[in-house]
Amino acid sequence: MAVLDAVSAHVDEGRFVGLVGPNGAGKSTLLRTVGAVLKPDAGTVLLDGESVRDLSSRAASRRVATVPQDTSLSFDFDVREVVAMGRTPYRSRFRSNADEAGEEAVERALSRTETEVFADRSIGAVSGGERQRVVLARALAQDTPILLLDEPTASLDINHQIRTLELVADLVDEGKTVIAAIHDLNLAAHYCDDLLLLSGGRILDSGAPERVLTESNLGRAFDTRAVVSRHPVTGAVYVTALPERGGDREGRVHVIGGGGTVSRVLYVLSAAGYEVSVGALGTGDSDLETARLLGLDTVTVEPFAPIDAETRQRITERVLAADVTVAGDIEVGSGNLANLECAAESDALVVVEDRPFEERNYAGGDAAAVYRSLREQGAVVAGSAVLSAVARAIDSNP
Ligand SMILES: Nc1ncnc2c1ncn2[C@@H]1O[C@H](COP(=O)(O)OP(=O)(O)OP(=O)(O)O)[C@@H](O)[C@H]1O
Repeated sequence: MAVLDAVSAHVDEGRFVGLVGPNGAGKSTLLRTVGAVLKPDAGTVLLDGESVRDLSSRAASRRVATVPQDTSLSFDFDVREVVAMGRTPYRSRFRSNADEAGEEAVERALSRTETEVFADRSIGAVSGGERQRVVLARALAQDTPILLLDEPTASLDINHQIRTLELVADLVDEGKTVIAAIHDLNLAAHYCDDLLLLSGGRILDSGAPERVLTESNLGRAFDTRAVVSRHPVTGAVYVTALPERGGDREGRVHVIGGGGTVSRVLYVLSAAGYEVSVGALGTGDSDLETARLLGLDTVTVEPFAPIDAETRQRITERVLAADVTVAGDIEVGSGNLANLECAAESDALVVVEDRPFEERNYAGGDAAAVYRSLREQGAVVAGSAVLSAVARAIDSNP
């Protein structure tokens, strides 16, 4: 059985290319083929026009360094010695291995990977994540223009994931070419210049992260429903995998929210299978963005515009059509007055309160009075209990 088939790709010098794709897609096999560890049945890997298999292993090791997925080492050297093994392709068989440039390269690699603090410890006495950085240091000491990394952040904590990928990005800035298999699509999107999406041994798509990480490509490759948005802090493409809709819950729920107060509620209810509507929300509201990504029915208004009679009508229709209306942990001000009044038309109400009422942006006046009456009519629950509260409300109000 062919593990890879019809794979053709070109990587420009000085790029950081992420190999992404589901388990078993062939990412490691592709990296091992590029690194000449495996010989393809057909086809060639060219480095600067030269077939990698025509190079002596020493010459290949001066061009390409690899960090494998499995970094366990069966021998017991200290960390500095392991890193120094990266210098093997430069050692002469005839001279003693005193090699000043090599020693400098080893110390630099230890320092850049922040492994020098345990450089004198045995490799058997470092953690899995530390060992992964040691093996990266060994690859750096090899001083090659090309680096192949198979899951370089797999066993790293969140801090070292970022530090390692920042280091890799710096190496790329300095001129190295890097191909890395990375499972975390969001890290890959943030750090890589280009992505190659592999699935079933073939390249499904390649190019800039925003081109490759589309909802349709992710559906085809990973057989999952995912929404693609932009990360609010980094601006990079951001993928969120969703459980298959089709939780088996039946019923309609209308939600009033705003300012991100109900994003999680919308997600939980929608994933459970309910038909969810939400609004009115101002255009640009982060809850509206979530609703759009989840494909929900929304009522929108211009931000800060008063809710006119027609909008009020559209909210009321949804409240009346819903089995349950959920009021999120919203600010209770005049901007929400129409939403609160429409919610009050509901026969079954769930009111989410994570913050005490008094700690919210509570403007007093009519909105507060309507909100108080909602609380009296409805079940008051924490956001984490919204799903069971909705189910109970539907059961008791068939
Ligand atoms: N030595 C081998 N003999 C037979 N099949 C193999 C061998 N190595 C890998 N495979 C198979 O080839 C396919 C691709 O494996 P590969 O390790 O390249 O996937 P991957 O994309 O790196 O997966 P993961 O994300 O799980 O690391 C898998 O179905 C795997 O079972």
